[in-house]
Amino acid sequence: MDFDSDSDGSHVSATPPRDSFPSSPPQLQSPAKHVPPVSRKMTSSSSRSKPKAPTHPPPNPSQEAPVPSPYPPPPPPSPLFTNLPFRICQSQPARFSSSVSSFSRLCSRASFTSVEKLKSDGVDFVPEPPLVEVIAPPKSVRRKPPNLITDTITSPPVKPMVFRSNGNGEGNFVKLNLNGKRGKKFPSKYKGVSKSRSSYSFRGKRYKKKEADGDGESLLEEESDLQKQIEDEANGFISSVEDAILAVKTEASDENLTKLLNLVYGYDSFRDGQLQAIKMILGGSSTMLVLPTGAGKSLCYQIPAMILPGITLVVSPLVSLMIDQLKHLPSIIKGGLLSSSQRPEEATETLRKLKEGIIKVLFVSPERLLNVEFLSMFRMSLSVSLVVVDEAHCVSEWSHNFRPSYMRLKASMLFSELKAECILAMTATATTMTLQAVMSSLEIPSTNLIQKSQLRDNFELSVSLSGANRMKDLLILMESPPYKEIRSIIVYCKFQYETDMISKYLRDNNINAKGYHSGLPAKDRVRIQESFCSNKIRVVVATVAFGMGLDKGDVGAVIHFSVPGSMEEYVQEIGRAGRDGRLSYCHLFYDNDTYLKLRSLAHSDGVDEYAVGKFLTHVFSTETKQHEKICSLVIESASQKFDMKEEVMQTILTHLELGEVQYLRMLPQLNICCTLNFHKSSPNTLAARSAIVAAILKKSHVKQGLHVFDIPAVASSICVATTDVLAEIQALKMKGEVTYELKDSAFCYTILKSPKEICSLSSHLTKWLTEIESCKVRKLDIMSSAAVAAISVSNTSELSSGAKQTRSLQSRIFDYFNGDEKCDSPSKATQNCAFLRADIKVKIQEATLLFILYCFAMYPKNVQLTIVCQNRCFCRVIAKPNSHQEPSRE
Ligand SMILES: Nc1ncnc2c1ncn2[C@@H]1O[C@H](COP(=O)(O)OP(=O)(O)OP(=O)(O)O)[C@@H](O)[C@H]1O
Repeated sequence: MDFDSDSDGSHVSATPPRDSFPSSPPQLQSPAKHVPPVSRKMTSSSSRSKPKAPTHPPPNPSQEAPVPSPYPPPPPPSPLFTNLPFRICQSQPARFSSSVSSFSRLCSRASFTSVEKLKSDGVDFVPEPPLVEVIAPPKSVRRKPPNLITDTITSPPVKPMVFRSNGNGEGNFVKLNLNGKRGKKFPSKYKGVSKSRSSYSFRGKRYKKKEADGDGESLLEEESDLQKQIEDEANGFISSVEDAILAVKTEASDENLTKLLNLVYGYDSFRDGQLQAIKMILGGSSTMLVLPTGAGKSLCYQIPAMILPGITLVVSPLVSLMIDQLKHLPSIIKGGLLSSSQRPEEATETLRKLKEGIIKVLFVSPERLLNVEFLSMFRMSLSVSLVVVDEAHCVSEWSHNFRPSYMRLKASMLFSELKAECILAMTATATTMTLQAVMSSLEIPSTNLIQKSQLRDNFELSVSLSGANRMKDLLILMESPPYKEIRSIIVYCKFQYETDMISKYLRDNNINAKGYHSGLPAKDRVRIQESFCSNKIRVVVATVAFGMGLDKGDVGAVIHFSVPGSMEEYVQEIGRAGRDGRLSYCHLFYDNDTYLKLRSLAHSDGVDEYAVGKFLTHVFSTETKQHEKICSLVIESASQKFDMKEEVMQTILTHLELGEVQYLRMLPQLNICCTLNFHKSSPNTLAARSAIVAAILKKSHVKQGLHVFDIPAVASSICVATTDVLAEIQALKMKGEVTYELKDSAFCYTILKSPKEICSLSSHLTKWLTEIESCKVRKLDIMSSAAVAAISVSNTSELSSGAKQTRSLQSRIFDYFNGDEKCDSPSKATQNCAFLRADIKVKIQEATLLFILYCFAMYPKNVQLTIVCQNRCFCRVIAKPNSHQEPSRE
């Protein structure tokens, strides 16, 4: 088996689950005969049509309220068109009208911003956009964005002058003037306003007319009048926002907050959970916020960021997500970004802006946040009002997307090192158990949990059984209403090769589709996302790598070509549809074989004590014990050597740093092998001026005139940080003295203490890792079981197939996220044939390993055994004497 599944940071276990899978395995009929029970609506326009009539009458307050269902009501029954392979449903009304905001956002994505340009060039860091023009929206335009989950607060009669992200994606360029000096900081900026697009074209017309009239002077007067008017409007807006901010500072009332919301964002009211979260934060209470995808979590830290005096730090797991969030900050909030993959001079520029108070919201990776220098800078000169932990489920190893670096985010550290006043943890998908872990780590009291439904109510969910003809089934689905009329669709699949194969198949059938996976060059990925957002590509066939931070409002459907790895993954991925609030369609093709393959694959990825022991022995080898020596572990080669995924190695290293005993200190991850080319001055001349260059010359070997060296080795030799070495060569490059290339991404660390016994440590770590892996397998089982249940429910009761499946999946999702499902506990699995098959595979692999170990034991000590794994079933055992001779036996 040679899969190229995209990593989502998961690694899976060798322990099969023991309960909660349906008592009968997915005993499903032959896929070839099965017609996917997809119920659909007919749409009338080329894009998605707006639903016509409300499905659920508004509640009558005079009547006694029924016991509320925990899940949203299902879509209406569907009339059947029996000649089609799918059942077609009546359209369901949207819960709110088309989103102007989403549309403007969409437009903003169409333009190729500098941010995206940099991304496409493979640069992770985005320099701050310049302080540029501010385009005042025409007075007559008053956006009435939809409110997905509207709170009860009515907005005061304010006349908003919307000043949000300005349509070209470079929203965060206006300095926030919180010191009460109205407009004084801004005049120079607003000079540019008269040259803004709208006024420019207006001016052009006038020039022509007046020139023809020979009326030059009055024309100039009018020009300056116009400019003044725009300046006044801009200043008026700033002062209105300042007034609104002052009002909230004085009294954080619903009315004052709504007025600020209306002024800055143009929204009339808060959505469910937003106001409550904002008020808690402003009151200084750390808060855990669980809102569905696209429900507006970002606003819950953006508004406090305008009010609170200090900096708001937003910790995000992915650089691409940070870039996206930065881009979508309202223009009134100045933002910045720091990540460990930045170039030193970019980081220096952001740090300068931070110190000067220009940046109000800083997006930061957890690695960067925990960097010693970064922490000391904050300790010394900056005040942090709020730390936002975005995608907070990553803190917990029991979540679907555990990030070892998130483990390092502890309230104790955030409060003591950063002097943070308050923490806001946000997620869309967390089980009760994950929430408990996150809240305990971030010391958020249980009373401060704001949790709304994990799922929006504008989805029609369906599942069909599929098999060998899955591609054909997909095509039939996409050629049937409503899918055939949907403008933007995401198809999720598990493996990279599938994205190419399926997208080609769809293209061959005249469907405008493109494949997307993490193996594509960064430039291509950005281009595909861009084209999708600007509707140049209709369908993106992607792995899990696509969609984080994607805020395309009009994605009308999400199709799962295979069963997702967990409920969380499913909810996250379907959450990319219908962000504009319109009814959207989510279909899952369930294929029993794929499920078993995924399960078996998950098992074979598990770690064993032997590999962990080998890894630990390497980490604590004698040469690494030198005091303050910077050690490194090249990820790719280590992964092969120890047969471990990158995430597993990182998890172990993080545990060695943060566990009960601190054995090591993690340093920033970097490409450690540098090839340096001197251009202007001679190496010796530069070495005479710089201790770092001298150390480089000492520690490097010359290959074809180029100096090749190991950055940690150079840094260790003169007791400086690896970042200092990088900064030095970067500075030389800027002066034109050198050029250089970096390769070999590595974990870097220094050893503080060696364990007394590697054996017991590896046994302890293996047990913990196995539990984590076991949890992952169980999550897959639960997802699979929900899909199977939805398939079987479609044949029963009086509701339409689509409505039944929607309800069935909604109820499973609700139970999963709100029950106390213990994913890590050993389960009493129903041992059915399918499981047994998967388990037997694992047992065979374990037996093979035992056999190999036996071989090792049997060979005399002077014979070295090399085991080359050819695939998951076969391996070569090469025995050779402990010398450099050729293999003697295979
Ligand atoms: N009160 C509101 N009224 C109307 N629209 C809103 C409101 N609050 C936020 N929005 C809009 O909802 C959309 C989604 O917001 P946001 O990106 O913050 O969601 P999210 O919860 O962070 O989603 P995800 O979990 O997918 O990142 C944005 O376009 C945002 O402008």
